Amino acid sequence: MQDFNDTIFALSSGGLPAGVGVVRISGPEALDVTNVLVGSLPKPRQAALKTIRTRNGLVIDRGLVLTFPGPASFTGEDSAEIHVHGGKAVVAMLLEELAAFKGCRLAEHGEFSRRALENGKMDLVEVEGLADLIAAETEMQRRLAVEHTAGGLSKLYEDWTDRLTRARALIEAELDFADEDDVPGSVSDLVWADMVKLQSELSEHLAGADFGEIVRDGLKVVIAGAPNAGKSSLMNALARREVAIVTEIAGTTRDVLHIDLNIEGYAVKLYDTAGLRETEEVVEREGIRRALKTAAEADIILSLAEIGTPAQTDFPEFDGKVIRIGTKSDIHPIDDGEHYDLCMSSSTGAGLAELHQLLVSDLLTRSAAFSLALPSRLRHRTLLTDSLEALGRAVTSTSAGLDMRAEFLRQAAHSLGRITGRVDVEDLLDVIFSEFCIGK
Ligand SMILES: Nc1nc2c(ncn2[C@@H]2O[C@H](COP(=O)(O)OP(=O)(O)OP(=O)(O)O)[C@@H](O)[C@H]2O)c(=O)[nH]1
Ligand SMILES: [K+]
Ligand SMILES: [Mg+2]
Repeated sequence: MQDFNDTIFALSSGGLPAGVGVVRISGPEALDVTNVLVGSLPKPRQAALKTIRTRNGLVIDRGLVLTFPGPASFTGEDSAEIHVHGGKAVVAMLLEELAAFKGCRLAEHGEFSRRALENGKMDLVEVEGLADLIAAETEMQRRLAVEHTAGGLSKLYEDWTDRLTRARALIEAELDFADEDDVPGSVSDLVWADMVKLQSELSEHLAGADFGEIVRDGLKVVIAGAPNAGKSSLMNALARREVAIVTEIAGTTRDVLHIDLNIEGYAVKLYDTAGLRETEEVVEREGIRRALKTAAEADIILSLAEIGTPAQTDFPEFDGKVIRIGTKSDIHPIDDGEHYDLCMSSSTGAGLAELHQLLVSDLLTRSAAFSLALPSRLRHRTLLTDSLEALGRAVTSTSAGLDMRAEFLRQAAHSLGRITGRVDVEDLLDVIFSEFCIGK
């Protein structure tokens, strides 16, 4: 566990050298330490140009200094920023000087955000959104992350938690008055009607988890098919570079190769795999095992076959969408569309635009039903599923006692509370913050 009495600091801007290097300081000593380095503090939240010196009076650099007295800061603690020129030696000297102050140390991964969480500045979903925002490479990843950091999802979960808590309170009140004859039964009816409604809202939301995970992690598209179908050639054509080895020898590809594509702002992960066939050759067999494992985890399989041969449509443990692609249309007459969804040639580029379009419309179809207030992590999915199950038990256990049903409602609220981190999440924090960079 980290020590919150420490004052932490880190270079929060990117790799050096750079135009500017922003060093962030947070904790009880942040303002004092900054004061020593820059002579006098500027007004809170106002930038001032200062000379930054070591305690021996040596000039480190000149730069902008800002202070954010707590709790009105990112972390909720007293914080400061020193903007120096982004030279390696400049930043190194400043960090070294900071480390020499008593109670000051370099921040760990995500420690600024962790303090913000501990001080109630952000909840867990917002913190995860922030990590995603920093990692976002495509427009849709950015939009999803912004939705999460801005509290869109948290608001939804908190409203639901409140509804569950209110329902429980009403039911418990009814339990307390159960002996008295004049309590109308209709309160309970209203509560359960609302819980049934909540059940369908929750399951609708949970149905968006698949798409949320696709937006965050990328649509997994796997190229599969017989040896020499032209899989690696297609991979190279889509990557516009020679990622995979292409030869006329059947069984060239063994390892699973992967590239990232950006299609209409969506992240797409494209995998090239070993050609599927019966073989005794040890290395090729392992390649095929990996190919089938990758295919099983795909969102979409591009099943390639040289025009004139059948495209495989069934893959073990895969029930997603298969697009049948006839290859080498430059040397074969194009099929009438019965055997393939699309014919193409990596040599001439024919059909590549149609393939791109097929992927675009697949993504648009998947996205059509959803706003971007989507669950996007396995953690969300698991807890939402738990919550929905408990709610289901509360709603359907009509023969159980009201106290039992109220307990199920409490469990449903508890699982939702774990998503935003309102309750009982100490065990999750190390995992969540380990994916952050230092300085955030
Ligand atoms: N004429 C023509 N030849 C192609 C085309 N695409 C691939 N080839 C040729 O087909 C052969 C096999 O291509 P690859 O891309 O290695 O096929 P693969 O499916 O990856 O093969 P394995 O990795 O061995 O399973 C090579 O000689 C390619 O040059 C195409 O569109 N037209
Ligand atoms: K080949
Ligand atoms: Mg290959």
